[in-house]
Amino acid sequence: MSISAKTTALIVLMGVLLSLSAFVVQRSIVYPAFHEIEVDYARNNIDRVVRKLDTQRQAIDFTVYDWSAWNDTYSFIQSGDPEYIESNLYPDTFLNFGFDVALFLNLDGEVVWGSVYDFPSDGGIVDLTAAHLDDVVAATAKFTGRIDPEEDIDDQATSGVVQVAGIPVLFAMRPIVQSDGSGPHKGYVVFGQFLDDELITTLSEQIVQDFSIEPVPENTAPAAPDNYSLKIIDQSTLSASKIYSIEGIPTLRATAILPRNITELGRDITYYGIALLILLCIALATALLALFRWIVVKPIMSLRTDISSISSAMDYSLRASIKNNDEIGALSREFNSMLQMIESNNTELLRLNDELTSKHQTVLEVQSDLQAANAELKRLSEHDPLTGLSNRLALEKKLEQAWGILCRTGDPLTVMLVDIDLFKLYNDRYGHQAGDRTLKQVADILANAMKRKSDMAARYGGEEFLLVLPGTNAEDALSIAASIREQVIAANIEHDCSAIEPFLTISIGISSVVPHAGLTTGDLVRAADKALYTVKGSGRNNFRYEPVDTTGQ
Ligand SMILES: Nc1nc2c(ncn2[C@@H]2O[C@H](COP(=O)(O)OP(=O)(O)OP(=O)(O)O)[C@@H](O)[C@H]2O)c(=O)[nH]1
Repeated sequence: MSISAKTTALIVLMGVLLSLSAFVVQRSIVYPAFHEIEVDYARNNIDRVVRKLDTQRQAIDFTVYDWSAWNDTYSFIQSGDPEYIESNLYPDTFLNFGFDVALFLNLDGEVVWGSVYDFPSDGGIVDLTAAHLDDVVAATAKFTGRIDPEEDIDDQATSGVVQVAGIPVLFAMRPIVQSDGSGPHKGYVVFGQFLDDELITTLSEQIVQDFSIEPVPENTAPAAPDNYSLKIIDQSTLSASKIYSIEGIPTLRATAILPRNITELGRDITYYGIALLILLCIALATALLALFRWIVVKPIMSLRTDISSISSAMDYSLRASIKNNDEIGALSREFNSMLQMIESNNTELLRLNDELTSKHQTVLEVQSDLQAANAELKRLSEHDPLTGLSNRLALEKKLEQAWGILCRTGDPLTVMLVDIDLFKLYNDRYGHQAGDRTLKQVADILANAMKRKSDMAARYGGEEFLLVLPGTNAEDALSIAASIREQVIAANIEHDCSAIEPFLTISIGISSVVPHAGLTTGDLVRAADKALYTVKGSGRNNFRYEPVDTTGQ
């Protein structure tokens, strides 16, 4: 796996791990934080709803306060004078003060005067007094017990919610006292509002928050300050509920349906954040890879190309290029140092090789000289120094060698003993040195007469020569002997004290045999010697053939 591939895998792995980490952090920290904000937001909103309901209750209570601490009301509750009602409590008064129920109760909780209206949104007035007055009186009269006349005038109040014809009525009640707040109180004033859909819609518009209400039984556990009920409806909405208590008594449950904008925002931020992070990782990985290729891979590939060129050319005088002053540059310098060392070693090796070659040449020359000397020694050991012909030692070897070969081939072996006639007289007449030159002259004639490579002319001793002719039969030998004799005569070497001719002559004894067991070279030479002896005895200057004596076998 290449460095690039490994680095790519590492960066991708890091990117994936980073994205996963970011995702986990987003899901476990950021997203819950948004959820917490949303919960706070929901609580604030449902708190606003409850506060709005309480504000509504307070508004009714303020109105009740005005009407209950008023001398006219104080007189009315005692006298029941209809003038008070006609002057003050016509339907528009209800509409202006924003309540639907008005009750004036005596100290026994019995209604002195009361009316119940409904004000639909089309501007009409529906008088519900006949239908619901008794219900309202029955529901509210029992609250008179909550009012303590001994309390300060400001605290002599109660309020609550009662159900009339299935509709909750928010009411406030105060005792009727004189305008200066003095008593004793003579009855109770009750004003109330239908918490119907129309009013709830109006309140919702005022606080810009839709909500609904439902009555709760009185024995419902009092709501703790943070007793909220939050319920996730679906991905985009949740419901927040809170019990609205009046004087510590649970009365209504207000519920608001809220959009989960914040959670959605958190989720979107999480997803967009992760997507952005992944894009950043990809961009960063791409940039890192490009940078890595530029800083690391490219110089390494360049160094590799240099190394490849140098090793294929085997030219260690070349150097890798150093492009950066970093670790790869240091590697290139180390490589160049190694090349320098190899080059130095090569130079030294070449010098040593030259020296070795020179010594080898010397050895070869010495060897050649030795071979020449050996050859010369061999030649000297096998040749006669005066005539240049083979000596007696070489002759013996030749005879034995030829005898062995011809024993197997069945061809004849011929020898000739050549002796210069009356050579003593020649020496005496012309001197020993002249005798030497003549010996050499005759030897040359004999050597030239040896036509085959296997023939040999040897100095047998003194002025006597032995010619060895393997494969030559007697007939051919006689012809050769005649030719040699004539050549010596033709040489016309003066020998004026010879009794034969006035020039030098020779005598030749010839013998030939097919070598075989029972005979030796000695037998053959002896036969030739016998022939020579016969020639010498019969006047010299001639040649003769003598067969080998095989009678002694
Ligand atoms: N100059 C010279 N003479 C040699 C050499 N070797 C032998 N001689 C002489 O050759 C002569 C041989 O003489 P002999 O054996 O008596 O025979 P010859 O005089 O040739 O008589 P025949 O052989 O019977 O014809 C001797 O005088 C030797 O000194 C040599 O190397 N150089």
